[in-house]
Amino acid sequence: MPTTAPEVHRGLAGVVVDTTGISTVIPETNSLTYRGYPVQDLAAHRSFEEVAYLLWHGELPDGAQLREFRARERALRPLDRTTAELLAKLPETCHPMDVLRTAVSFFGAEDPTEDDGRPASGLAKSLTLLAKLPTVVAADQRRRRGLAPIAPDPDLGHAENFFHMCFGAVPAPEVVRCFEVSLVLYAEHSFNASTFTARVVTSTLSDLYSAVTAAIGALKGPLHGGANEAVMHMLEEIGDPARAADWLDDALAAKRKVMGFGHRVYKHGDSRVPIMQAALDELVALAADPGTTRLAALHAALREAVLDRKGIHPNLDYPAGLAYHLMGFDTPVFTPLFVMSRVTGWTAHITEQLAHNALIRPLASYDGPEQRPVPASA
Ligand SMILES: CC(=O)SCCNC(=O)CCNC(=O)[C@H](O)C(C)(C)COP(=O)(O)OP(=O)(O)OC[C@H]1O[C@@H](n2cnc3c(N)ncnc32)[C@H](O)[C@@H]1OP(=O)(O)O
Ligand SMILES: O=C([O-])CC(=O)C(=O)O
Repeated sequence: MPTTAPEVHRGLAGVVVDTTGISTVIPETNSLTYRGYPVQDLAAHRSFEEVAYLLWHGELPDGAQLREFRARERALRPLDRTTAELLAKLPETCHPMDVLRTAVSFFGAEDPTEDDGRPASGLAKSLTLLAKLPTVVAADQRRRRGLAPIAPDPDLGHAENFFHMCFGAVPAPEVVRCFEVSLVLYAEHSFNASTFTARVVTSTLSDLYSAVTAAIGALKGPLHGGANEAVMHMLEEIGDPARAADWLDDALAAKRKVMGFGHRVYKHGDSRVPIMQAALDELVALAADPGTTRLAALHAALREAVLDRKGIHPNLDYPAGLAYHLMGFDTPVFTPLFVMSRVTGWTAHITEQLAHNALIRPLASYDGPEQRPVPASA
């Protein structure tokens, strides 16, 4: 019996699958709010810890709440010996995102309350991840450089402590601030692919660590978070500002995607880019060396060329990728830096999904072979 083929929404483009009270992206006005607050105001005036609290609790913390939150985060930073030894045994050929994914999976295996879906225990687990993931990322980068890990310093704020664990020193306040701005901007972005992944896993009533492990897998891909790393590889491949336009023409002719450009939701520019670009410009001015000036010129030349040839704007990964390079991080660590921030958004969504859960299970339009008899085996 002939039936009308259902409308297919490949990639779920334009499909509204649920409500959320955590953040909203309004492409028409180029705005993004977390719990109602414009992200540019949060980036300018609030710390990443305050933004994490806002995403999880729905309101910014008062002084006492922030002091308590900070104290808890600082106490949770160290890794236990078993975790540290397990991570140190992973092959150095694996990507730092694989290390992070394994770490979260292992935290889940170690946590006896893993299957407890209560919001309070979800928040405790979320804070544990917020506190411990930077320790994992820093130790992994140092191991790959042949260096011993540096223990977290409870006297330092979240961003400062991360630099301390990576490099044994805290850089100029402008550098720390630029990093903190990137953490605030990366924290949350509605139903992006990795957050949606976390919500799909949660919708089966699976545990928080499983959802975050899956989300890390989704973020790793170069069409999503992996693009910040890919931006740096691309800039290195181009090498010279004078080559940007010709490189782009060749890349487009070969149907390559230009990393750090385009967006599923924003078609006229990513609301976060001007803030991140301004922070990046400060880093460039601070460095004031010919190598940095040249990289910044190449970055600007490619941005102009992409806009000119394709009318496509950069997304957050474009300025963030170069900023992370200038801060001294190794390129494969860029997407783990994104995870350190986005874990706040993922876990806020996990809590929200559990509060109004419906199993996420879409339909598909079948286009395989007609029903046929199974042939006798040979
Ligand atoms: C934090 C984040 O996750 S932001 C996203 C990070 N990802 C990237 O930077 C990777 C590069 N960008 C892309 O691949 C895409 O822009 C995506 C995946 C982010 C969004 O893609 P979609 O919404 O599915 O748009 P789609 O890929 O269909 O692009 C529409 C058109 O613009 C073109 N286009 C979009 N982005 C790019 C790009 N970066 N380079 C070249 N062309 C592009 C497509 O080729 C397509 O052209 P066509 O209509 O002639 O075929
Ligand atoms: O929203 C998206 O599709 C991707 C993105 O920018 C993000 O996750 O920050």
